[in-house]
Amino acid sequence: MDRLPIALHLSQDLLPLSGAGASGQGTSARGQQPSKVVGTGAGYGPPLPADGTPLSRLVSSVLYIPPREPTPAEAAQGWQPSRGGKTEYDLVAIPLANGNWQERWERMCTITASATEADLGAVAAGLTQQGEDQRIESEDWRAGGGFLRTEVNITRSEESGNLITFASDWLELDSPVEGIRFDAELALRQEIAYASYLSITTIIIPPPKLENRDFLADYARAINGALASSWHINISIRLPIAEYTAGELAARPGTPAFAALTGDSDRCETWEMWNTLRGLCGYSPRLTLMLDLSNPLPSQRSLGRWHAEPVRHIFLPCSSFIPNAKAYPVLSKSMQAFLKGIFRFRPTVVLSGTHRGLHGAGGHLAYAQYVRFLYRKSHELVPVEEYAQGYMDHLQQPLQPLMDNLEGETYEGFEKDPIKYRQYEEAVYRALMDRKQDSVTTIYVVGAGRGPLVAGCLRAAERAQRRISLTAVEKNPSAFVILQERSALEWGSQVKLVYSDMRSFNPREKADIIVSELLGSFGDNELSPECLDGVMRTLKPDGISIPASYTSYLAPISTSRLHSEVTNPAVASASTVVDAKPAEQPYVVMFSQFHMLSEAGGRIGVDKVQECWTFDHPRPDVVVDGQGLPFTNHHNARSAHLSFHIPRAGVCHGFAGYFEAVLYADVMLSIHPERAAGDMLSWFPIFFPLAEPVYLPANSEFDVQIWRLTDNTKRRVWFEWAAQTYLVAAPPSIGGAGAFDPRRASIAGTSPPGSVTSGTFSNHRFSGGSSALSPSLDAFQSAPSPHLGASVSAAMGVGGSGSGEHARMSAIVEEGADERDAVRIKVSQTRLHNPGGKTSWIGL
Ligand SMILES: C[S@@+](CC[C@H](N)C(=O)[O-])C[C@H]1O[C@@H](n2cnc3c(N)ncnc32)[C@H](O)[C@@H]1O
Repeated sequence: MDRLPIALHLSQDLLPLSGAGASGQGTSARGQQPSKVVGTGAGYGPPLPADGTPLSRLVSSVLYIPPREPTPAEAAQGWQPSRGGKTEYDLVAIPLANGNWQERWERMCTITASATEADLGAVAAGLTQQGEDQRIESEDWRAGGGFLRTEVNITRSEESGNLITFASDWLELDSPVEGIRFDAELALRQEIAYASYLSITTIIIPPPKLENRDFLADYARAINGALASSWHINISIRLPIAEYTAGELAARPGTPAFAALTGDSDRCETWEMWNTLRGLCGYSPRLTLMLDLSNPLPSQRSLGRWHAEPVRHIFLPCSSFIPNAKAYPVLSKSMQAFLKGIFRFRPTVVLSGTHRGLHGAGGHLAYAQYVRFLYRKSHELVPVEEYAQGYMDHLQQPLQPLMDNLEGETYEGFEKDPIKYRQYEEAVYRALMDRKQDSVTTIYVVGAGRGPLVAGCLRAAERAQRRISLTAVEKNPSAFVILQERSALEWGSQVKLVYSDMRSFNPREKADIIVSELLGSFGDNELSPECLDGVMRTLKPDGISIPASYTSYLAPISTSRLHSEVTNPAVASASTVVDAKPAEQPYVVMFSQFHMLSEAGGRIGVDKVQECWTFDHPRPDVVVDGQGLPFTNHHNARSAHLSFHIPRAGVCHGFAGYFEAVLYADVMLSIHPERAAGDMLSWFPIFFPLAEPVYLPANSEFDVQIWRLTDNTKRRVWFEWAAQTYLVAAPPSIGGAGAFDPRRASIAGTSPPGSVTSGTFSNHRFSGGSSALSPSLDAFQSAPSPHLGASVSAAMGVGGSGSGEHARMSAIVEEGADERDAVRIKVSQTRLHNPGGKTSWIGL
């Protein structure tokens, strides 16, 4: 387990006086005396005191315990010298610049912004010399001025190694005053340039203000410019996890009165600001979050969305701790649960105010010790998490075991799965038990790989006390060598080996049971349907296939990390970019930093994770030729039209796909997130990304279409996907609408799904046509998200393709008029991804 990085926040009053760096002037707030300057350092830069600068000495005193000789009294008791070592802290967090800088900036910049017109007129007319001097000073600075040495807390890069630095917290990039905004941006650029010069890698920036949200775009533009001004610096926005009104805070957090006032409301205002900001900054991977936990946590339900965000730092003031029975500082249950989730991403925790003595016991180190204790507790991983540690949020190309021959390492990975082979053995055992005791059962294991399912069949037969005739078929020549090895050393004549593609395997005898494992993360995406179609002619008419069926599932998710990975070219250096991974192909990925946006229920009572389609084997209805092979592959095309209930505002970056397989009777394999056994290692979920993130307002409905398509001539299978967002509102008073049938409501912008494939194969939550009402938003009665408080149109435009104007917004309205009366107003849609399988396909 890696050590959780913990930083101690030191406010300005705890820092050495500015300008004390190397000249020996001033004393530190902790009373350290300036050092004597010796030599000239390494010959570069200004001379360096032998025992470091006041700042570096202060940092050292926070991070290290010096070695110590025992006092005479201790020595008399036999104490050994202590060797010293690390403290609980790994880093120190300080402001980059100090009050002198703020004073000068205010003198230079706020004069022009806040002066009355008369003042400015007087200055312009040269009536006051002082005003004129200030104007010249400001213009000089705007032309490219920098810091004075007395304005910064850090003066040399030797000091910056263990530091997290805060940009000035008075920078108002979203000020309603235009002049202040522009000058604050110049100041920010100056701070970033200086931090960059000092080789500081991350700078923490004060957040936009809720009351200035009309200027959020100005703030975002300034941040985007700051990111572009340095190619390596990371910007972390210090964002409060929730904002409360003065009235709410007056009711005192933690009291029933406070709970009654705040209730279960979704405090998503600060997240909404973040979502706008990072959207306008193009999901830069260098833009991250410092979540400030100074305010009380909102309800558990609104916290999940932060798990999908790039939270790199947590700001945790001591005032957020509560005393336990022995007066030690601890955190509330809800805070513990939240941190436990966030600790998976190993953020740096910045503790603040530890010297204030807010808690009676434990001293100033008790806070860090407690955080470390929580981190250790949160790291008790289940086996699948342990195994997946190195793969978390790592995008992988899905395997193509039909077109490619798998590597030995890949087989080894499969074979570590503690659940899969146990389930297969159980399925074969149960199938054998259902057969006559004196019969000999012919079993073909097709796609045998290195033989774990063959071994499972042998064990099952022994357990069931049934005789079997077992054949293993494999087309990978290297895996076939291992099968021969196992046959020679373990199985002997019990197992016949056939080196063949199962689609051209021609045994003399037909099988009672065909066992295969050709399943992908989405069930059919490794072409199990096509392979099994090709081998079913070798199964007796009453024979069985293990698996008997498999079903694919989908859910919309938020995962800004994967979105930036898919859409942002990784910057290798200032002049080199690495190719972005396209957003038009599915990936296999163990999701870690993600959040599922859908919930069960809603207006039409849908599932959180929804079923797309199922494949059954064997399938008697397939039209086959003289050799028993299907004429075409069209019977394996599928389409699903799903409608998800989105209770809380969020931003969708794509879909998580899962599968569930019935092996035999009730013996299952499942990676369905609500039903999986949890320890299966063979399959991570699949991810269908969206090229553009889609903003989903609270209480919206998100319709998703996904297709599995096939093309006989090119012998390929591929997936296409698209989605639309709808607001749901009470019906207009015009009345007269017919009874609402979700299956009759139209999916705006897409052709009726029935025309894509036969209805028997499709899962259509909304299919068929219905008449559209007039495109008006009059029916829309409640603001779907708090952010809409400012302006409905602005929020709708964020992150999605909603139009900017409330009244004139082009919207497609669907009607309904039963007990779930509603009209659906379409507010955005994605493009069709991977049309014609142009970017990604699976070869037959
Ligand atoms: C996912 S692996 C499973 C291997 C093994 N059964 C196991 O469970 O560990 C699928 C195996 O099927 C083989 N395979 C895929 N398509 C095949 C085909 N058309 N004919 C024969 N073998 C095939 C692959 O080479 C691979 O060894």
